[in-house]
Amino acid sequence: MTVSVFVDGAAGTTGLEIVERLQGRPEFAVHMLDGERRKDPAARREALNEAEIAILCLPDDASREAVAMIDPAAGTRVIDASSAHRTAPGWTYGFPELIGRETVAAATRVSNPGCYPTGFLALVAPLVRAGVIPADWPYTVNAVSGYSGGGKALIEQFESGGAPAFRAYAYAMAHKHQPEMKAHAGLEHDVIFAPSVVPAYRGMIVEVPLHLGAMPGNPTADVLRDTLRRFFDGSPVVSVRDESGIGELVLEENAAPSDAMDLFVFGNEGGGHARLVARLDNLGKGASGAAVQSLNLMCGLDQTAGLRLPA
Ligand SMILES: NC(=O)C1=CN([C@@H]2O[C@H](COP(=O)(O)OP(=O)(O)OC[C@H]3O[C@@H](n4cnc5c(N)ncnc54)[C@H](OP(=O)(O)O)[C@@H]3O)[C@@H](O)[C@H]2O)C=CC1
Ligand SMILES: CC(=O)N[C@@H](CCC(=O)OP(=O)(O)O)C(=O)O
Repeated sequence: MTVSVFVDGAAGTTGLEIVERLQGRPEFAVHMLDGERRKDPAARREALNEAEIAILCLPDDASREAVAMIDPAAGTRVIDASSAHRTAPGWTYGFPELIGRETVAAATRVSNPGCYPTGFLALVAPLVRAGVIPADWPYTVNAVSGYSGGGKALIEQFESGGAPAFRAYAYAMAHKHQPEMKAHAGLEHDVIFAPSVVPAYRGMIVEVPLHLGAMPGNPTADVLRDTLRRFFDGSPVVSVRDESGIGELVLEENAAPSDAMDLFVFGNEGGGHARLVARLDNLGKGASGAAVQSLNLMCGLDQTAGLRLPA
């Protein structure tokens, strides 16, 4: 079986890393458009309708345009890396650990989760589902990302000599990732999201601080950690790490690509406070790795094929 895959936006940051992960895999015939044809609507329409699976690595508007170009009769299935369809009806959220591998496998329209929401949802959604922490709590998310998270434009800014040592942003408190965090964690309130970016190419740390002592039932950090361990038990991609002896987490300036995600639950001495932390690669489980994981499932393959996971 060879599945024809068209990567629209293959020259971009996410697209390039998807193509890298598919190289040398005989299960796929990967198609891309070069040069002028990359943005030629007629060429894209033809490629989108000829492919069995189209992976969209485009800005939101171009993704919507691409989906509209697909004739339903063509039967092309779609994986969209953009934020255009993450809470849209008829789309499956491509987070197999949360949504179910079978659901992703059967889907025709899959939206990749956002990079920051991948960390937030892995930490919070299982705990809310288990009733360990409340759905009506006012959650906050503090996060730091490598600059490849902003695609070619931010890479150019950071690599042209004008990079700040640290940049906090999204002070309008209307970041595009907020709706999917609320929706897919099943929360009653919008989260307060405080992202930042540093001069490391890739990687991110996403943190949810919790006043456990103020929550109903006073859950403990140990209960939270055990609940996450049970939820992700057996996952080849997401691991709940032992936090003991870890005094700091760092983003390496030149980290190697990784499609894994590590979760930590830190608790203070007297109980009452916890810091839930996810460490992932924005271009791995946060984007390209997640797209390839969904693609594998949609093709009935081992979900980890082609992924960059620790041995
Ligand atoms: N970077 C990341 O870590 C993550 C990115 N994403 C999402 O993935 C998507 C792609 O992001 P990213 O790869 O970072 O962005 P880039 O800007 O690096 O790449 C986008 C690519 O799309 C091309 N493009 C733009 N408009 C069109 C069009 N109309 N037709 C065809 N090609 C077009 C661009 O062309 P050109 O080369 O000429 O600019 C570019 O090559 C975005 O929606 C982003 O939000 C999601 C999670 C993480
Ligand atoms: C560092 C940086 O700028 N990050 C981007 C998020 C990454 C991205 O492109 O977002 P999606 O996951 O939604 O596609 C931002 O905050 O807008």
